[in-house]
Amino acid sequence: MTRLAAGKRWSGSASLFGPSMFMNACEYIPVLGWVDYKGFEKKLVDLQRRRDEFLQGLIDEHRNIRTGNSSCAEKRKTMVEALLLLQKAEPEYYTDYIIKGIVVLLFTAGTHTSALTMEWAMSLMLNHPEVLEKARKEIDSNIQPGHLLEDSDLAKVPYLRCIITETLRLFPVAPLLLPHLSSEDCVIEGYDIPRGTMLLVNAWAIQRDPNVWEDATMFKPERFEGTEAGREGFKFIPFGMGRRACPGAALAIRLVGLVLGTFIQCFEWERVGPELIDLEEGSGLTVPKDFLRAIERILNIKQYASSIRAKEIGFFTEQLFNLRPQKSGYFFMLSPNTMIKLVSGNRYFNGEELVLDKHGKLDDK
Ligand code: HEM
Repeated sequence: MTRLAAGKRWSGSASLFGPSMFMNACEYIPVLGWVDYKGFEKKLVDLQRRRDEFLQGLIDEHRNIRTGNSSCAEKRKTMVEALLLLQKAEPEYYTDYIIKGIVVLLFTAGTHTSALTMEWAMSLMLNHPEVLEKARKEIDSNIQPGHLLEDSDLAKVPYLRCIITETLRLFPVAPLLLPHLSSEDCVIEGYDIPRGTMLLVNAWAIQRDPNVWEDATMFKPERFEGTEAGREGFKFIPFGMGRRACPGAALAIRLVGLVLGTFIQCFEWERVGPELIDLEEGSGLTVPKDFLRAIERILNIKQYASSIRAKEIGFFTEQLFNLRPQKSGYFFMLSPNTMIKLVSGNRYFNGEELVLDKHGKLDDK
């Protein structure tokens, strides 16, 4: 097992999006590839070109900010800037090409996973209003009135962390982790596993195993109270384990905590009717909720804070409902402070444009 955990990542098909996200029939019936069946390859080439343009624009924009060619007076240190500084120190390695690769990886691995986890957590809380109420009370009693929750406040709201942990236990968004490859022959549970075998770990099943969890399928954030989340041995592995475990785990927990916490702090929400939110899982490499069905019924938000506050909070909603910012080039999932402009398209904000300044505050003009 140790050898496998230390093994290489399986690289899967030659897709631009990493292993197995889309099925390409040409990989199974090569003859179809000669005629580019369904124009798959052409679409990928086009997508790659557009993505490359977008990313190059992002790098150039940040390079200009750094060299003072931009009108942006204040210089912020964003992720891209940090990479550009590395480029200065090690130009042979940190080429634009490598930087673009890192950015793609972070976008791919970091955004969808976090947004889906938030969505699952919200759905679970809507089905368990007592949990939502407890979280709200915790926030209200530990965060000063009028102070919008910040990530430095998260240590003061441990129950919120329990909610996130329990959500990740029941709905790990990468239920089979990522495929691993055995680097040597080994034996697992009496089975001979030859070198080079693809290994999938079913984290979903482990995390719902009634032999290791009490009330395994029930949503009970309390089970993690007083425990150090993540120190559950090999029975809680939503971020994988070993040296190929998710490097973004700590960031994800903070990000999800900040968004959920702010949502709870600023809004009252409840189900539209007595019917529970459908927790049916969709399909994919990451597990989405069956989104379109769920969104119809998901929220009846009553505005809790002031309207300005509600607008500020709009960009979180934006994330939750998977709508994209119009302005390219900001690591909107990494920090609200780097958010400049968003167009809200969700039905609670009637499509009005939200313009946030560099501190994430609403720009009223
Ligand atoms: C709730 C959010 C997230 C979940 C559940 C999650 C889960 C995972 C899992 C299960 C793996 C594979 C681990 C394995 O196979 O052993 C992984 C890999 C990875 N994750 Fe995350 N992740 C999340 C957020 C993030 C974020 C925010 C980032 C970065 C911004 C990130 C970056 C990565 C990267 C780069 C890898 C590949 C690591 C490697 O191959 O060595 N993830 N993640």
